This record gives sequence, C-alpha cells and structure tokens, in this order.
Amino acid sequence: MLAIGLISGTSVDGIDAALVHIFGSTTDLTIELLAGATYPYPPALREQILAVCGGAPLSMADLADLDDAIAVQFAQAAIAIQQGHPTADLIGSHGQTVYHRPPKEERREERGERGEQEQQGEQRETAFISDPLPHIPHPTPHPLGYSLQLGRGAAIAQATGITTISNFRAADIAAGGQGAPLVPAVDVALLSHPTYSRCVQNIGGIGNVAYLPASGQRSAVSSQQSAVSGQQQLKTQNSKLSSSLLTPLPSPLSPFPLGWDTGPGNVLLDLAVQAFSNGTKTYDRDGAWAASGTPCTELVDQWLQQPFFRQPPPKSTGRELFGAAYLEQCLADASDRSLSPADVLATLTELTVASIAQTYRDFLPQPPDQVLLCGGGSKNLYLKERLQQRLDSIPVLTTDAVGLNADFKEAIAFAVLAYWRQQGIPGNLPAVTGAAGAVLLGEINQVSGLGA
Ligand SMILES: Nc1ncnc2c1ncn2[C@@H]1O[C@H](COP(=O)(O)OP(=O)(O)OP(=O)(O)O)[C@@H](O)[C@H]1O
Ligand SMILES: CC(=O)N[C@H]1[C@@H]2OC[C@@H](O2)[C@@H](O)[C@@H]1O[C@H](C)C(=O)O
Repeated sequence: MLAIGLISGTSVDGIDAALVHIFGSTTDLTIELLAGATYPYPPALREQILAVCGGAPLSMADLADLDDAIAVQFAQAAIAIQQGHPTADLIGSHGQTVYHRPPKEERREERGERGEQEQQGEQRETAFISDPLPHIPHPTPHPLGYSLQLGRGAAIAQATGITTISNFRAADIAAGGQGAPLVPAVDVALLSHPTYSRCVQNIGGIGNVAYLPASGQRSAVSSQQSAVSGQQQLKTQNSKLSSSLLTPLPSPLSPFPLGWDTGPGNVLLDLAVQAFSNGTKTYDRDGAWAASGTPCTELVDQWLQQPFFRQPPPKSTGRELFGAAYLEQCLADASDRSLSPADVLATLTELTVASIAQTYRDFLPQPPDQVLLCGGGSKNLYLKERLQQRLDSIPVLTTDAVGLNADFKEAIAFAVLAYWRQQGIPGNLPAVTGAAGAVLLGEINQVSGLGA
C-alpha cells in the first residue's frame, strides 16, 4: 500500500506530508519513507488560522471558506509529494486543529451540580408541554471532549482523486476519550524495542510522550545481538534500518504502553520570539537566543504550579491553555523580575524540559532506558541539552538515530492510521486516550463520480 500522511500541527508552520510504503498490519507492520516535505501555508492563511486558534470569532460563512482553503492546501501538498513517484492508493489527512477541548471531570461535576437545579427548573417550566423527551442517561462517563480539525477530507479526496481518511479524533472522543494523542499507537508498532523501554517524546507546538515498555519480543536484531551493549545494539539496529525500512514489534493495541500530552513544547517559545523580534522571527533557530540567557528557576517552579502539569493521564491540551494569554502572564512574571528576552526564552525552554522530566517522574512506572525525540523541538540544540541535563543518565536521542524520520513521524503516523482504518484495525490506545474502548479512527471519503 502506498499512502500519504498529511498534518499541520499546533505550530501552524505548514503542512507536513509523507509518502510511505506500508507493509503488514500491526505486529508485522513495516514502513518505508519515500518522500517527506513541509509545505508552508500562505502567510495570510496562517495568520487567519492562528487568529481562530486564539479564539477570534468566525462566522459560519468564514468557517466554511477557511475549511476549504485549508483543504486546498492539503490537496496541493498531497499532489506535490507524489511528484516523481507512483500515485498513492490512500491519503490520511489529520487536517488543521483549530480547537481542542478535552473531556474534563470537573466539567461533569460542575454540570452535575448545576444540572440538578436546572432540571428542577425545567420540570416546573415544561410541566405543560406534552411528550417531553424521555430522560436517557448519558452513555459515556462524562461530558465529551470536542476537537475540530479543518480541511475537509471529502474535498481533498475529490481534488486528488484519492480516497482520503480524515477526522481521526472524533470516534475516540465519542467513546469518551481525549481524542489525543493518537500517534503513540503507531510509535508502539514502529519503535518498541525488545530490551529497552523507551519514551518517544514529540516536541511540536505541544509536547506529547509515548512510553513503550521493552517488548521482550523478537526484533530487527537477533537475541545474540541483543546481548551486546546498548550503543552497539543501536548501531546494529541502525545499519539494519539504513534502508529506511523499519521492522516493528508488538501489537499497537497492547494495554501496556502509555502516553499523554506533556504540556507546551515550542508554542510559548515561538510566541515569545515573535514578540521580542517584532514579528521578524517565527522561532529561535537551534535555540541560540535562549542559550545566551539564563533560566530563572524560581519562575519555572512557579509556572509548574499550573494544574495541568500534575493532572494524571489521560490528558491532552492545546493552544487553548498554552497560548497567547498564558504567555502574557509569563511575560508579566518575567517583567516583575526584570528578565531580558534571552532570559525569558531560556526560562520558557526550561519550563518545557522541566515539565517533561516532572511528568516522567510522576506518571511513568519506571524511568525509560532511552528517550527518543521527534518534532521540530528535537532540532533545538539548547532545549535538547537542557533536557539531557534534567534526565541525567537517560540517553536523549532522536528517532532519526533508530531509523524513523523525526521531522515526518507525525505525517507517517497518519498514513498508518488511515491504512489501519481501511483494514478495519482500531487505531486508538484506550489506555492513552481514556476512551471506553478501541475504535476505528477516521471517516472514509471516497472519490465520487468514478465508474458512475
Ligand atoms: N532548527 C530549529 N531550532 C529550533 N527550533 C526549531 C527548529 N526547527 C523547528 N523548530 C521548532 O519546531 C516547531 C515546529 O515543530 P513541529 O512541526 O514538530 O510542530 P507541530 O507539528 O506543528 O506541533 P504538534 O506536534 O504540537 O502538533 C517550530 O515552530 C519551531 O519552534
Ligand atoms: C488536538 C491536537 O491536534 N492535538 C495534537 C497536539 O500536538 C501534539 C499534541 O497536541 C498531540 O496530542 C496532538 O497531536 C498528535 C499528532 C497526536 O495526536 O498524537
């Protein structure tokens, strides 16, 4: 199966596209990356998306236009990534998240309390209305989350002539889940190791982790090779993977792997860089600006008091919590301490790495043997160095080091999730998202008009 994965993440920096050959199904899944590219949004469209993500009001007519403007960009990315290659059989398109609201226990409680009062009032007011709807208890354990990804799949299918799976988060959310993170299921399939436990740490706009216990199963390396030192084994595995073929291990539906959103990745850093550079820079290349500053540890400790960081999984978040308003408070705190822009960037970097180290301490059954970074933050040398310092003796590598492209892993994952959808294989990990069960992810958009 030749599949395309498409995603634009919370950084809204452009559409990541991956063209992959996919073989096998779950325990025997292998992938080969044929092409990967990032196609930036036109600046005006990016600005509009960021404004909507920031809560700017939008009429229904403008929402429809935005949905299809994004679909056009995604379709163009799908067409471009195939150039020089055979036509793909399938597209998995995540789309652009513009709103994400996790299900919250507190909301249920709030509603429960208010609900009773409202119900009493309603009974009085509606006593004379005939045939009221019967009371049907909500089948899910709490009010559902809501997550909106724009760039409708039907339009992408029609524009490309390729069946497109989209709207991946809805079914998990309908089953009471967070709808995120979804990539850990693919991480399990592609990155589990027989003897090492691993954390796959994505550092995009938002960070998320997948904890992969040692699978204890056969792998790309033989049992004799498994007996050699970690470094040698990695090299053996790397040489096996140098063809960019990956031989993964256990079922992605195993209940043992864990995963959750860790908090801000680059989102606050990017917003701060834009503010400090008066819009001339969108991010801090290699973390060079932050590296010239000094982190304020008191502020990091203060910011870590934000309840999200200590909230137990399953949990997910987005720009709704860690966005412009959050940064504004951070900048006010920094201003009280007369921090320079470089110090602020160093302190925000420290918040990202400290929150990751803290969440591992709080919620992992044991420290991992390795941390594999992916996403744009894995290129931030200063951030990587600080994370290594915080995690002490746990080696911090990138997924590139074990043969899986760190820039396009999310796009690859949505190609795999689409493939699983077509094969009738559930794609969520209920232990990660909190859903009531494993469900098929995504809606299938066929190309209409063919053979009619
Ligand atoms: N060379 C680099 N040095 C420092 N930071 C970088 C570098 N390259 C990318 N980044 C950071 O990575 C960000 C983009 O990361 P990525 O594309 O993984 O995010 P995303 O996929 O949009 O987010 P998410 O995973 O939350 O959906 C940029 O906005 C920037 O902050
Ligand atoms: C709602 C949404 O788009 N969430 C993203 C975001 O970006 C990182 C983190 O927050 C993760 O939960 C998720 O993305 C990846 C692709 C996931 O679902 O695994």
